[in-house]
Amino acid sequence: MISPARWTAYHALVRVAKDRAYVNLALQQALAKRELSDRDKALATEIAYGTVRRQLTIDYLLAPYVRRGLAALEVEILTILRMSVYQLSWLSRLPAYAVTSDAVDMAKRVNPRSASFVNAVLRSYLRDGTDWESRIHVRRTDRDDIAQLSLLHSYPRWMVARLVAAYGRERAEAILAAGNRPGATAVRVNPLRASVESVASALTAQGVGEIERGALYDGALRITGAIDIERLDLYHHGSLTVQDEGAMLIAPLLRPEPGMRVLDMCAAPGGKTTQIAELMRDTGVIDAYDVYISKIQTIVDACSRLHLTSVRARLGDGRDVSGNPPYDAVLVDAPCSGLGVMRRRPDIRQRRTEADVAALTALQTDLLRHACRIVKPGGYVVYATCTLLPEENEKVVLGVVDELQGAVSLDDIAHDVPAPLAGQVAVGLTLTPDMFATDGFYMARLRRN
Ligand SMILES: C[S@@+](CC[C@H](N)C(=O)[O-])C[C@H]1O[C@@H](n2cnc3c(N)ncnc32)[C@H](O)[C@@H]1O
Repeated sequence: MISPARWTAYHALVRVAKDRAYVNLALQQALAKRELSDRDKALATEIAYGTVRRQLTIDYLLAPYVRRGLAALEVEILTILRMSVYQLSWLSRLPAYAVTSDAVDMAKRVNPRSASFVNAVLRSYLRDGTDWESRIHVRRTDRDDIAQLSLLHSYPRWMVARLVAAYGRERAEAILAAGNRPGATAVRVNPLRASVESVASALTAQGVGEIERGALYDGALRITGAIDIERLDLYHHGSLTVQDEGAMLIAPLLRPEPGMRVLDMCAAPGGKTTQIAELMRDTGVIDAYDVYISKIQTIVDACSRLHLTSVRARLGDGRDVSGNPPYDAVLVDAPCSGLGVMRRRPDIRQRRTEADVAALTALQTDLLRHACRIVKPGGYVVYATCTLLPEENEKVVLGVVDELQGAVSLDDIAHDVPAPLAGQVAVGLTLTPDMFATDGFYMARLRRN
């Protein structure tokens, strides 16, 4: 019998490869169709995420064993080979015979004529040794440095080149390596419903693994170990929100005060909207816009779970929001290339192209420019992304400040970020995943003159 964990991972991975599905959603759907033990769920997740994360390196390792080229293979067969190589080379605790025999059985189900091919490829691969790093070292001597980093850490060449250009080789490599380490789960405690201490002890009582206070945000807890937060009563009662700790640093930059009128221009699924509402003690008004109708419900659901009533979820393009009357503060949490969140969204490596960056930069600039026009004099506009490219971050901010000719100024946020980060503030702050094991974010604040 094929292991349920492998079969589930296979179904998710085929959808990612064939339909360009997001790996987190494809996996969620694949898991929902089957009754898996917690252990099998964890293994299915590890295989699905790991195979997507390491695809570039896996394909390099597989290529010599497939004479007609990987592109000529059926997607289903290529998927079986990729996930098997991932297990053989990265999850060495799994017995190789179980990996190969499940691979052959999966191939028999998918296309019986391919079973002997899958068997032959994996046997040859095993015969040559499964230590992937030494194989890469043997074959990589003729490659340039960017290509080597790309292969070693499994990121497309253009991403590596841009990160090296922005951060230098050493720091870029630390960022790439950090992006391959799956992140701990972080939760933000809802101060209107619970205290950090009460949530920490309730989580401990549930036996959910190791819990520690956040390193950067007072209301944060980090949980190590596999845990399905959405199954907990604490979650349903609105005591907490799952959110990366780095993301929690952005909403406070608005300096939210009770009674303010705030615009969140790009709000779904509402992680920062709800944090603003909590910081304003659920008074005043937050207009939470998103351009996709399918996403508006996520904001509504988050608010209702957290018992927040000050948020108005609105369908619309942030560039068209009326500033009459002007807002006290505006958050532009702009759509971006996502290079900061690849720990949790490994498919960004395959999904994003270099051409996306230019299109995103134009949209980000339009959103930020409009935000600056509809905030009141003296009001703050916070600009944030979850990417690490200066083109989408500092350059957008400086471009808008320059274009608006004195109407807005860059504001110093050194006193509004956690002390260990104050020294890192320049044109805003870039928090990279290698610094505090958070996702990567950029944040900056402008003030309307
Ligand atoms: C980075 S996400 C926002 C995350 C959200 N602020 C949070 O903390 O949960 C960017 C969002 O912008 C939305 N978006 C994209 N283009 C937009 C536009 N022109 N106007 C408003 N929202 C837009 C996307 O649908 C996406 O939900």
